Amino acid sequence: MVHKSIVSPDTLSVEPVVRIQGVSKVIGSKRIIDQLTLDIPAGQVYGFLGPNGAGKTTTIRMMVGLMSISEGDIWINGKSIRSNFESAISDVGAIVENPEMYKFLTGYQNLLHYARMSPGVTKERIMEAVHRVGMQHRIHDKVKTYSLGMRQRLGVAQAILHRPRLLILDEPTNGLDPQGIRELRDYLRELAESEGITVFVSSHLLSEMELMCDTVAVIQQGRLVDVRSLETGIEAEGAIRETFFEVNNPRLAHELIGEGRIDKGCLIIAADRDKTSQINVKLVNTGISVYGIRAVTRSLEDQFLELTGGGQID
Ligand SMILES: Nc1ncnc2c1ncn2[C@@H]1O[C@H](COP(=O)(O)OP(=O)(O)OP(=O)(O)O)[C@@H](O)[C@H]1O
Repeated sequence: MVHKSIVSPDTLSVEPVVRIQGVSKVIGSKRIIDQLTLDIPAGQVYGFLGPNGAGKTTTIRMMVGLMSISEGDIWINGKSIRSNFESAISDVGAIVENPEMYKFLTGYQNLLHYARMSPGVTKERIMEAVHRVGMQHRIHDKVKTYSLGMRQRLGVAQAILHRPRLLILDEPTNGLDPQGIRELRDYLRELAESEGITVFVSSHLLSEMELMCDTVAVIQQGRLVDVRSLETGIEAEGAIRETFFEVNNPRLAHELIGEGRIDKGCLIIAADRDKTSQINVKLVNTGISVYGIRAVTRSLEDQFLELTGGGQID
């Protein structure tokens, strides 16, 4: 079971790796991004979730300087993309479009070629990056023999060669099978933990975000609609949780407790752990048989659908 809570962006960290402040993108008469404000704290795998056309790619393009910012600004490690671009971008590794690779060279030769353009990247660093993405066994094979997932790993290795503080991946799960998605999740986590890289990853699929991310920002029609932390195992503040009490006499139990609803032999009550325990004691002490207790937290998907008014998510 996955528990979630609603958190405000400014409670996440005092020193975000990325600060997006009042950013808008206007093309012609169209406001594609509207006053986007978001802090991305260090060390997280941070998700950027929204339906097709919500503005994820546009935001990412502005973050890496591929598109101008109409209003507001973006700071990477405190450095402004608008006024200090070279310095800001030096802390970023990104895969926005498909990474350029020479298919008839090996993965290693591709990295070596790229490293020549990045001052200070040694052969040791290349092999370190290769290990980080788990490509050490195939790195001397030609890229044309790689699966999509392997090409992507090579792209990530290339993007982190210069030890960026932030790695940005636009829809990295596109085209991957479930196994590939699990592997991506594992090595992104490893990167966040071992290199202290903050990973910013976009997707239009909730299920993938739930697997991969610590926090998810939800964007719709160019506007930020929510920021949520995804916590596992711990009951998060604000999570909506219902407890199902399977009892021999649901009607009597309902009268006794004085709240909740009855469905399929169960009394269902919005209750946290303490309240669940108290209700159980009360039921048992009154002679009601409790056959089972089950706590259910509403999924991010349910909550997301509510937020976006049942809008399209996939
Ligand atoms: N150069 C442009 N001129 C006009 N409209 C644009 C331009 N680039 C993007 N848009 C529009 O801006 C909106 C956001 O597009 P964007 O590609 O950022 O969305 P997205 O969330 O990345 O969606 P997807 O998952 O489909 O890529 C869309 O309605 C798109 O048609």
